[in-house]
Amino acid sequence: MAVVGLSGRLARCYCLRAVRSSLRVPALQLHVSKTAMGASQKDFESAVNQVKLLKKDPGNEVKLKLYALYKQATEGPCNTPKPGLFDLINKAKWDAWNALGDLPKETARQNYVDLVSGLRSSSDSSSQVKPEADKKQAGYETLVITSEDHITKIMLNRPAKKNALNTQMYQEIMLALEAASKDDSTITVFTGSGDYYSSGNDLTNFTDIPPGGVEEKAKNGAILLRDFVDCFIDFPKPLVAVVNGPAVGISVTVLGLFDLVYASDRATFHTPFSHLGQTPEGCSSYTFPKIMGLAKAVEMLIFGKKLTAGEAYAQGLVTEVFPDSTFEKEVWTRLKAYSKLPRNAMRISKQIIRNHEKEKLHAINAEESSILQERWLSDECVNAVMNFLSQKAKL
Ligand SMILES: CCCCC/C=C/CC(=O)SCCNC(=O)CCNC(=O)[C@H](O)C(C)(C)COP(=O)(O)OP(=O)(O)OC[C@H]1O[C@@H](n2cnc3c(N)ncnc32)[C@H](O)[C@@H]1OP(=O)(O)O
Repeated sequence: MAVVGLSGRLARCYCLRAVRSSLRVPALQLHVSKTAMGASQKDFESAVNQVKLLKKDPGNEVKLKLYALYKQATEGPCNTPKPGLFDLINKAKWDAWNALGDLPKETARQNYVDLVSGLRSSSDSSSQVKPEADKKQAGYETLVITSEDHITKIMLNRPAKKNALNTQMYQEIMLALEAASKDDSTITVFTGSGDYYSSGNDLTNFTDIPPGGVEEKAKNGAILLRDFVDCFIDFPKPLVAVVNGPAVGISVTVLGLFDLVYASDRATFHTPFSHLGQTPEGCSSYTFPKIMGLAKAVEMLIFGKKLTAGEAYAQGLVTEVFPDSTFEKEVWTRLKAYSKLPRNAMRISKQIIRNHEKEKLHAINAEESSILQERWLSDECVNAVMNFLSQKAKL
């Protein structure tokens, strides 16, 4: 019965992967214990029933293997005619069964029981709730990174400094994005700890002057900025910002490279570049006019107009605004549902949407970084930063 169910589900899954997977069946078969021979018919029937109760779909490859072992255990070696080339599903099943050759029925029965037992224990252990400490990824000092429900969450974690981005945080974010691009999550989320999303570039970054002097400092800063923004341009999975509070500077500009921006109604969006003697970065000189139109982009990027969450939504920078009291609950419920969507479809859709602009964005990033390298050496910038550092100026 279980195999009928499995094959029914398999038949509905018209994917070529099943065919490819079936080719690997003989190799995988080696994993199955061949020493513990002698499963009884009762053990076998019980295993057939247990397959129906698995909490996790074992995937097509394993389903094909189960199918083949079941057929071998109940009917012996495959001697039915090979399905036609275009009957993909039945051909994959036939291939899997046929690959078992003359494997004795008893061995097939035992291998089936062993395979189901392995599936049950891995399904049970993966469904156990992990303690919070286990979910947190080690090795980051300025970020808290957790992976759960197919979501990798990158939380900026310098709340005492309003999550200002110091050099270490830029570097850790790049590492975290690299890791998230390769992990098994479907979406990646940025958020801030404490009352701020982020206060932007840490202005004390300007104080640590290397032996090569301020020129070297500016050059290194431009390289770091360019590499940092490149990671956002190239990030392959859906990228979501959960803007829990005010956002300033570079934490605002890179939002133009995100795929979803959810904001609490407490959030504000502020890019005080001129006040700091600086110029736009994060590709905002291109993305902001495109998103909100030239007039509104100029008001933000040149005149430093601070937007409320509602205004940012009206300008198209924010996808949706939520009341602060229900923000976390509503947003995470939504994201958990989205994270269950097929990973590859989302990744490929992002590629189609974003790829034709990538080259342009890299060029704009390079240009913005190089202009900032000059700006950081200007009196306007040096004075503004000195002003903040000496008086803790509130912008
Ligand atoms: C590789 C280089 C890439 C460079 C890319 C360039 C990016 C450009 C930008 O990002 S421009 C934006 C820069 N950011 C700012 O100008 C914000 C400056 N901060 C403020 O204006 C205020 O701190 C505030 C409005 C964010 C918050 O004000 P509030 O009164 O609520 O809190 P405090 O000022 O007391 O801040 C608490 C402590 O946090 C420190 N802090 C806050 N922001 C920054 C910052 N950006 N850089 C460094 N430090 C910051 C602040 O100094 C307080 O520290 P203290 O408790 O030790 O005094």
